[in-house]
Amino acid sequence: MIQFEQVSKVYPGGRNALDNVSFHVKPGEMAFLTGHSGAGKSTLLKLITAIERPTLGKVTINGADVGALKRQQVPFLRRSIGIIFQDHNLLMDRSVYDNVALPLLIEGFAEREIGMRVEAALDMVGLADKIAYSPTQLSGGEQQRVGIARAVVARPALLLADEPTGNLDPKLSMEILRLFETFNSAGTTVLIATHDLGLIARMRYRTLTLKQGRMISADEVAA
Ligand SMILES: Nc1ncnc2c1ncn2[C@@H]1O[C@H](COP(=O)(O)OP(=O)(O)OP(=O)(O)O)[C@@H](O)[C@H]1O
Repeated sequence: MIQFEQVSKVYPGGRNALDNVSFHVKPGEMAFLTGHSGAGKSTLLKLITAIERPTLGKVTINGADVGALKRQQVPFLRRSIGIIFQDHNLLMDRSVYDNVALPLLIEGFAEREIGMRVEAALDMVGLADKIAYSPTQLSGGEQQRVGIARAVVARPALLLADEPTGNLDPKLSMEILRLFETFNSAGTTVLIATHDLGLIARMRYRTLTLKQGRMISADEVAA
């Protein structure tokens, strides 16, 4: 699902943000991506979503060679990826419904189909009763779950999360991770970038570790 082959990324005027990185996340796998601030986690996620292109090496996502994609092909790649941000990037002047519906509106889905899918996604994250609320009326944990509903509403094959529990306490963080596990059990590939080593230690998933742009471990967790 995610394949990096000897990938390096050098930003203009910068040093190597990623240095000869190789790893493979298989379809249906759930894995963590970790490393200190500046280690290259965000850059790695940007290469997966074609926000950035590799300077050297090859990035293959869901069969597509990201470095070789034409501009007009990028939206097709992004359709297969759901992204969750630390600060959830919700539209605060729109309802929960509108926020979750957004990816489907962009896709041109019919209104009836949008309604059904938004309800199903909110149900999965336990917020069916908050559909008409404004995000401003929700707690931080609930806002994050709206962000997750929006990321999964188009049923992506791959779910990426960038510090999804950064602003949450340990109990809420665990709840969010349990949600990721639910989507993973249903077949979605999940990659979660996080600083939270405590959280990783409590879960038995593979951890990809970056240090100053190099992948220092990509081991399988022993069964
Ligand atoms: N657009 C850019 N232009 C130049 N250098 C950049 C750019 N984006 C990131 N970098 C540099 O690349 C390196 C890796 O940054 P990156 O944001 O990928 O790290 P990170 O592990 O996500 O850090 P954090 O956890 O703090 O978000 C850093 O040295 C950073 O300064």
